[in-house]
Amino acid sequence: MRIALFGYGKMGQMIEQIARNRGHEIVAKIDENTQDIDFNSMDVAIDFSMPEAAFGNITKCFNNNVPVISGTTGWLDKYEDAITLCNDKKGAFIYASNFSLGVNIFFELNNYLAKMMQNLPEYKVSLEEIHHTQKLDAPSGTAITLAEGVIANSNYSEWKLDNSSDTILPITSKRIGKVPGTHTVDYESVVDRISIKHTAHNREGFALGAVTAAEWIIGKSGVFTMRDVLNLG
Ligand SMILES: NC(=O)c1ccc[n+]([C@@H]2O[C@H](COP(=O)([O-])OP(=O)(O)OC[C@H]3O[C@@H](n4cnc5c(N)ncnc54)[C@H](O)[C@@H]3O)[C@@H](O)[C@H]2O)c1
Ligand SMILES: O=C(O)C1=N[C@H](C(=O)O)CCC1
Repeated sequence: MRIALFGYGKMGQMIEQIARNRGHEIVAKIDENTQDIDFNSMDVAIDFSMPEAAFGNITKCFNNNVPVISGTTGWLDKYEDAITLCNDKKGAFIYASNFSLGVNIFFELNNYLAKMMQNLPEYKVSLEEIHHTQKLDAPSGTAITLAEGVIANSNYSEWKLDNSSDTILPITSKRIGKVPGTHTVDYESVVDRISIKHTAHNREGFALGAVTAAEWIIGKSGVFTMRDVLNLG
């Protein structure tokens, strides 16, 4: 495949490494200073840019009939607009807050545990995410996906940063050193604590998942998720 990278930072550079190892060609490395983009040169675009840039990058891809994989987080207020535009343009699109296989299995585990715990109000739920000090958004997109999974299977109605109540699910965000991404979901009672945790050791899992999604989307039309790519039902 001929891959265009929208964003050539930590993730863009890791994706380049994984993609080349899988025999793909990187035909463009696009950043905020790029003026001219040859959309005819690419088979697929992979966007790991910045919250304020993602929707514009995705829109350009739809308008130029290029399938797009977006891993950028912090722009979900525009996600429904992206879906509408993709469908209007008969495009192909996958967004994932986290593309790693391990985290997508963790998402399923989180939903399963939430369902088991939904009639046990003695357990209070909280989420913690830890990332490197260069991360711009908080909470992480992964933590938001985890929170949405708990909310869908419990009496919690919303999530908030550092705020809790019987209906507000608290998320704590920590920024430490070069941490690639650690996510913990805690169920705490006066008797005990049940915790599930995912620890990323590096960015390879994120990048491999994004390249796998790019390979999967070729020839398809529509809006998909990593559950479709990983065939998680
Ligand atoms: N979904 C996942 O699996 C996953 C994994 C890791 C990171 N992320 C997300 O990916 C994004 C990027 O993470 P990162 O660690 O690579 O950040 P980074 O800061 O290292 O890289 C971002 C790059 O985007 C570039 N950029 C800025 N404006 C741009 C524009 N308009 N068009 C194209 N590029 C532009 C910057 O020059 C920078 O090099 C963040 O939102 C992060 O949360 C997602
Ligand atoms: O390094 C980052 O930034 C990450 N962002 C994603 C998120 O916001 O969940 C995925 C984990 C790493």
